[in-house]
Amino acid sequence: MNVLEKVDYISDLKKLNNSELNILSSEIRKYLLDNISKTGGHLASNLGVVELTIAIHKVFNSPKDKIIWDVGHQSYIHKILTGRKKQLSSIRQLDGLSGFPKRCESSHDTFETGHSSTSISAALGMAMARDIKGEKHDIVSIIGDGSMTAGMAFEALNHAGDIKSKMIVILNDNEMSISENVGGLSKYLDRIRTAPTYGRMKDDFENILNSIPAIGKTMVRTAEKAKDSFKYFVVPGVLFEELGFTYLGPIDGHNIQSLIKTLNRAKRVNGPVIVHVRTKKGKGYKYAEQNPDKFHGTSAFNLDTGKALKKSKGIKYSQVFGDKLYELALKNKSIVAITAAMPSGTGLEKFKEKLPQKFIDVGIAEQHAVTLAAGLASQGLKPFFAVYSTFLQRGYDQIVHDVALQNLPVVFAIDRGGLVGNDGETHHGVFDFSYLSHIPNLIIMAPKDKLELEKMIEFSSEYDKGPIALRYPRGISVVKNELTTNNELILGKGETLIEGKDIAIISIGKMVEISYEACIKLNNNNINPTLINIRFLKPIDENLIERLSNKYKLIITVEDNVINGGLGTTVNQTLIKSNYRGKVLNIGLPDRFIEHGDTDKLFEKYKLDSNSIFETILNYIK
Ligand SMILES: Cc1ncc(C[n+]2csc(CCOP(=O)(O)OP(=O)(O)O)c2C)c(N)n1
Ligand SMILES: CC(=O)[C@@H](O)[C@H](O)COP(=O)(O)O
Ligand SMILES: [Mg+2]
Repeated sequence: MNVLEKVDYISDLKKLNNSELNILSSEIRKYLLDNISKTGGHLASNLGVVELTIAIHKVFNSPKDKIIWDVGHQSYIHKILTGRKKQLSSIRQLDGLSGFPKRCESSHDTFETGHSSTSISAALGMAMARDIKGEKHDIVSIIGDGSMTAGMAFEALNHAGDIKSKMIVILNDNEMSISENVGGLSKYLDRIRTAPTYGRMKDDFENILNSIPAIGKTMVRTAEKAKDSFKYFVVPGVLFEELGFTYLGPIDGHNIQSLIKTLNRAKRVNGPVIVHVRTKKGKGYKYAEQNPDKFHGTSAFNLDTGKALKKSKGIKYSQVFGDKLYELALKNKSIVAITAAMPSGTGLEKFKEKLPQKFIDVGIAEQHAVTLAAGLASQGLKPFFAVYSTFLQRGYDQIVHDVALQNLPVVFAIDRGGLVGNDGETHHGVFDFSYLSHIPNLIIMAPKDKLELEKMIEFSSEYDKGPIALRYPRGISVVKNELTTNNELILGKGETLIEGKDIAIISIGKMVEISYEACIKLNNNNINPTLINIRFLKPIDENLIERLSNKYKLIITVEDNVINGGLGTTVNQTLIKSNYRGKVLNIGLPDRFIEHGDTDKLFEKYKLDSNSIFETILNYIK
């Protein structure tokens, strides 16, 4: 680590010569691998942008020049080069570095990301602000080919090409989203990659014409006049050019010297520029190059074998969902599965492989996916849009306007509901109950375990009267025999799991099992709780809640959503309607963004583990 040892800040990097920069890139790769194999994190994307990040910091002067990382999962090298090298071992851990750019971490993190395709809009905003204020600096956004497929990116390109403010968009094209990239743009980039260059084609063309005796020269002149149509066939990046960008590339994103040269050229262009850079996801680590999807976001692994250090016992909710939907789709021909670029994360790999004609990957385009589902449902199909809770936030208006208003039977299979752990603020699914619970026509349910998830998927596949939101958490489903019941799943009905005489606890989803553990502790302290698995947030079981309100002087709600607008708020409103005079305690997440860290640690910190719930209730009663 001879060179990396000397590099703590970009000022150190600026002093290095070409051969030292090349050594630095190898050393950074090794440093990344040593650290991320222990902590886990977004390895493959970072391995792919080592040279690009070095070149960006060599050419531009951050933080005066503004650098924006789209998604931000590939910003680890940027962190290493901007004074956070030694903290890399803490990345994504509670109180450690975030896995995404964070303004509170460094002045070099100019814009926070986590969700994709925001960087061009942000860059244009910054460029316009700079121009209005009469300042002089560069604005650079780095966006992947996957992220470029989203509507927001297109909206921003459309605007930026028109405004003509000076800004640089680096398109990092590794031919991959998390899985294989999809869509027309991806095919277009592929054509650019494989096309001969405009300059060479043009020369060849002119040489052929010139060689034709007598009329050749006239034909060259005619061709010159028709150059625009000629350009359409052969110029790389014409799509971007036509939108108003200067297109540079495609260039080898692992060649630091050519990157530096092209970025310097981009710097001199007075207007919006797109620099098309080709990289290899997972570059330099055999297992990540071979399997970029698996190493996109990885847990800790053995460097020599590429195998995960911890084998998870049990089955993940996502897998339960994917398997069950596949099983149902074999019988119910109207079922269609939709993903927005997350086939593996949502457990749909098997469905994709075995029923490709019923599987739709729209790319990173959640808004489009929701309205597409509405279109499918309007024609009698049964679409299941499997989507992470946090990314469905993108499709809010489409849920209201295109699905719920027309009462179309779309199922939102909302994965990663609740706290997701190490990704942090941008990824926790803690707002879904709140952003959905006020939408008319929408049914909202959450299973206590995988068995109930299967029942709910079956219920959803048969229900044709309107839309359903089915929310489940990240990770493994714990099934407790004591909680396994034969209670039929009836729309809007909860189930009583424990009948006690002192207090009532109403819980939902994953929190049912945790609340059950708290109940055992309460019982050991001579407090006999009733435990309700409410199952449906909407329609809420008003009869059951009224019955509880007549019997108990204390009613407690437990959820892994923010209390505002979630189960707590919904139960409180129901209790007000039934004139409840007793006390209510809402346990859930506070009105603030929750940071990153291991899920268990976050549950403890935010007092949602069974011990904390027990103590909170005990203290309240005392
Ligand atoms: C709105 C949104 N949807 C989905 C995701 C999940 N996601 C994170 S990275 C990624 C792939 C991005 O591909 P690309 O931009 O090409 O970057 P690469 O990982 O290839 O470097 C996806 C789908 C997200 N972060 N934001
Ligand atoms: C950066 C991003 O948005 C995804 O890579 C996300 O981190 C995946 O999360 P899971 O690990 O829960 O699939
Ligand atoms: Mg990519």
